[in-house]
Amino acid sequence: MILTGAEIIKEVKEQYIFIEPFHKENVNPNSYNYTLNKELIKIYHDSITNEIREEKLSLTEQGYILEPGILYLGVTNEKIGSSKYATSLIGRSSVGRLGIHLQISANLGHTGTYHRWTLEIRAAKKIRVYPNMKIGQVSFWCNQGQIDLYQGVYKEFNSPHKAIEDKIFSERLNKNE
Ligand SMILES: O=c1ccn([C@H]2C[C@H](O)[C@@H](COP(=O)(O)OP(=O)(O)OP(=O)(O)O)O2)c(=O)[nH]1
Repeated sequence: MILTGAEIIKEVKEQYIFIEPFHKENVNPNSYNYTLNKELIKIYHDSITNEIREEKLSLTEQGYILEPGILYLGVTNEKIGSSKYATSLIGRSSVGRLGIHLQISANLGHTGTYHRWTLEIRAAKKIRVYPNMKIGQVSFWCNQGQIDLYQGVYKEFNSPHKAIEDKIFSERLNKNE
């Protein structure tokens, strides 16, 4: 079962879903719109040295033109996760129509993870993106069965509110509700 917008709001209030920062106007009938952070990593093939290179970019208000054939690693401004639901990170139809992919293949967020999401961005054609634009959406799904803790690379997360969030989050997780 997928959560409705009203249920997402309720579960954020109850602290079973964490979205930080959270703005009610970003809630959709079955999802929440996340925004693009200004930091991007451009991964490209350097044809002179024949090497794969990484370049750190910081988007300004003027935006930045994505080029086709290049992988950009972006990140959401929002820290998103849940101790109760599985999360799925998808694009928005309006952004998809502009030719922007936000995923290479994996859209699943495990229950028990809470972090800024990595976006694997590709452009089908040249397209300008802006920092803080509403670029995609996340939805939340009910689990069936025992929840085993995720042990992957996002296990350690960073947050200015880390101590408090850690506490609430692990309490919720331990209750396994
Ligand atoms: O586009 C994505 C897809 C997933 N995730 C995060 C959420 C998820 O909970 C975690 C792990 O996803 P997955 O199990 O697919 O990755 P893995 O390669 O199997 O393990 P890991 O990356 O944790 O080592 O990665 C993102 O940030 N962005």
